[in-house]
Amino acid sequence: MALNWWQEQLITTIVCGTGALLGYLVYDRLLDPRNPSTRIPGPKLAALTAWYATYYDCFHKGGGQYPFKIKQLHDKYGPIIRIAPHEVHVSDPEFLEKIYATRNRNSIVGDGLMVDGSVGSAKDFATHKMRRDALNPFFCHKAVMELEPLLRSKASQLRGVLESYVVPNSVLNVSDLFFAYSNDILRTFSFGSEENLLANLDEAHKQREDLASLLRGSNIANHFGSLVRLFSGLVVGFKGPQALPPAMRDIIAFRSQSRKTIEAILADPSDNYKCATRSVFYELRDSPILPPHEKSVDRLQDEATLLIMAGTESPAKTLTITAFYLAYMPEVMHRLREELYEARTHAPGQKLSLSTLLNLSYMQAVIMEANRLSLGVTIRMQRTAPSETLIYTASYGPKKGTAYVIPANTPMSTLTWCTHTNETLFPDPLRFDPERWLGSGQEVSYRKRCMHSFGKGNRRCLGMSLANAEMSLALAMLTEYDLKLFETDESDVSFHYDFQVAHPPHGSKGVRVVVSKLAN
Ligand code: HEM
Repeated sequence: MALNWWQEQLITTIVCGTGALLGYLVYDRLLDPRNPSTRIPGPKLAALTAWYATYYDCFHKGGGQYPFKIKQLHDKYGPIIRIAPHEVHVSDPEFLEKIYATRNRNSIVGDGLMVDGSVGSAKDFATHKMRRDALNPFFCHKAVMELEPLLRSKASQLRGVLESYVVPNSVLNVSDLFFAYSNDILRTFSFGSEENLLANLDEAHKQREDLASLLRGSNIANHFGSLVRLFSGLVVGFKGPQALPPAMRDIIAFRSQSRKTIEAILADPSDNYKCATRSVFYELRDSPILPPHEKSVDRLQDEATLLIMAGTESPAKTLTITAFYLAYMPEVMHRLREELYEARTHAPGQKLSLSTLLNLSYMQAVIMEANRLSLGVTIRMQRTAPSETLIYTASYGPKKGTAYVIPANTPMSTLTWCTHTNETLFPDPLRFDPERWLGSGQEVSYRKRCMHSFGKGNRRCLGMSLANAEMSLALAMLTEYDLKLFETDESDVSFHYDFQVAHPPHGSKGVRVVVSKLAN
């Protein structure tokens, strides 16, 4: 069929327009000698289009695969690579301090979780600092030590659950157990209410699955946030919330429950419902640091959602990994018991205090090793230096010795997957080996400096001290029982998908154990 004049003009315009745009992009992103990023190694396609990252984050093998690809790219191109047109990844422990100095966060932990008003989602330095300053007093080491009674009562309850499973034919899902434990602590501390998910492990299982399902969608939400919001808004608008997938409905219910609690706290000036424990949101309500608009229900609801999700998922994951290896490697359990036994001989008849547990070198080494293998946050924790140009000199690889310019405002990151599995730092990196953290030699202190499961710099984890305290108390309880793995293997605690945090293969039921009394 012959084309008419208008059709010919239209096709010519489209072809020429596309060609010109492509030509411009190729020149701008790959060839322009004035753009220092063009000299940074990496696949041309990644430098040309952000769809390369989107493909590995969202679609390849079900998504969450970019960390694995990035590691392969480093093997080929060396320590610095361009992983998107305006993004750089560096796999060199020596450069960590530079990237994670006091910086701005670019794409952020909170983005995929849709908690725009939270501390984790604050993009600019000043807003982040204000929110962080308001929260810091509750999560610093001293404040956490004062929480010992709350933590201890939850740890005793955890022991009660372990004890209740010392019956024939019963299998305990410790992934659910630790989810409930961390969640109870965070919610009680946040809202001042008495939370008790530990009493209902079926509900804990459901909530754990809901959170996993939300996290599985987080890469899509990161890349297509506006579309996801628009689409779910339309679904809810036209068909009502019941048309959403069950996990999403549960998350919405969880958010609205937090909202109601926050509304009640804001409307409770006489503190009628405040329990004895210090509670974060009562104190944020009265915080002199936050201006009134930072105390809105919407903002505090986002803050609560991030605190509870981050404060539940990560400690629960580390504890689950620990429990797995205590059952899988009896020699680790044995050594831990010996250390606790020895500590008790110094304080006969007394419970070991939290500060004693935090000073037990082997116990802390076990926790460090579980944190290393948990990888903390697996997404790219990107930082930007808004007005500083950084220079990186390749320390290995085909271009060793070459200096590269990272222009100001370029998002840059180092994945924990790259550092924590660096063979030079951690020989045989996938092996669980607490010994790596013992001693005070230079090698061990360098390792400690490089480890970044809690992040680094001004945006590092807020809950680090709390996490270490609750993990130490739970671990002491675990050693009082024998644990035998039930239909669980190493894949259940391994890294297969990057959905903000490490996810095991689909279908993993979590770590399940048979619990028995400790044989004397
Ligand atoms: C083993 C336990 C934990 C691990 C491995 C962990 C890991 C991390 C990491 C890596 C970051 C930094 C993300 C970034 O740099 O972009 C982070 C941030 C954060 N974490 Fe944790 N976390 C843990 C426990 C907790 C707990 C118990 C809480 C409860 C309060 C918490 C609350 C937060 C918050 C609010 C942020 C954002 C901080 C900010 O942007 O200033 N985390 N966490």
